[in-house]
Amino acid sequence: MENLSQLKIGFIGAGNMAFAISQGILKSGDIPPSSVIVSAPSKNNFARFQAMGVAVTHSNEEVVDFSCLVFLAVKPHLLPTVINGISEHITPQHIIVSMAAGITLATLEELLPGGSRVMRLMPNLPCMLQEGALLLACGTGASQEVGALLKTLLCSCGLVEVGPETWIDAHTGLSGSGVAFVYVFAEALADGAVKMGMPNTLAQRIAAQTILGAGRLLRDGGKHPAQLRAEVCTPGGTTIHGLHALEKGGLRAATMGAVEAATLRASQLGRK
Ligand SMILES: NC(=O)C1=CN([C@@H]2O[C@H](COP(=O)(O)OP(=O)(O)OC[C@H]3O[C@@H](n4cnc5c(N)ncnc54)[C@H](O)[C@@H]3O)[C@@H](O)[C@H]2O)C=CC1
Ligand SMILES: O=C(O)[C@@H]1CCC=N1
Repeated sequence: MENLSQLKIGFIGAGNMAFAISQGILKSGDIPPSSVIVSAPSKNNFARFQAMGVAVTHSNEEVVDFSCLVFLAVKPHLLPTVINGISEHITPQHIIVSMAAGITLATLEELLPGGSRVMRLMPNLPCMLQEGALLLACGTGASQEVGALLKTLLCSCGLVEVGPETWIDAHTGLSGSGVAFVYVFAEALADGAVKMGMPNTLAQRIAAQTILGAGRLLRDGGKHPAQLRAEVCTPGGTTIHGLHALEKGGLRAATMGAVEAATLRASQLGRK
């Protein structure tokens, strides 16, 4: 099995997610930048990879030839064309990891050479700060050992869970897309303070810190969110009045609906 420190890693697609994961991996210090390569048709996105010391190329085949572990980091609709272009270069030694929303392991296995070691990954943007939430699912050709290797590598990007593929679309709604839902909440939180007279930049900074602090306490404090919420609510106080306004606005239903809609869209993207 591949040794982490000697692993050669390639990204096909040089966009936001390839950048976030490569940053997370390189920050761990386990992988030198010289072991990483990234490809894209245009050089528009190359500068931030080059700044990390990562090699760049316009050739997807070159990425496959260089790497043992290949992340497919293009938009879902481009996957068939991209895989078609690299298929002849894929060997049984390669580990292919798709992060494309919706695209199933069955589709990937159909597109790739028979017996390929393939996995699905659903990451999110905070991988770049090593605070991502990632879910991995193994294809039929990927052994538990391969799953364990990937998990070890990706731990530098944040929380990594390995689970059945049936969870991936829900994880996409919860966390891949969920990051954007939190940003909308952050904007709205700050806008509320702006409405009440606070300068915008200060309100944005305080909203960000409020979400970070609440998130860390929730993740690390070992308490259920309902318990933490109760600890903030003084009877007859400010918080319960604010919460009443949130409930009247349907925040919970809207949030559940957002996760549901994103999950359903992911499974729709996966339908052929
Ligand atoms: N952005 C996010 O927060 C998340 C994205 N994803 C998934 O990650 C994948 C990539 O998404 P983003 O990074 O956001 O997209 P992006 O648009 O930022 O990056 C896509 C990259 O692919 C490149 N590309 C286009 N055609 C190509 C080709 N034929 N060969 C090689 N590269 C090509 C583009 O030049 C660009 O660099 C998608 O499948 C998406 O579903 C998953 C989780 C979160
Ligand atoms: O919006 C999308 O389709 C991608 C997948 C999860 C986050 N961004």
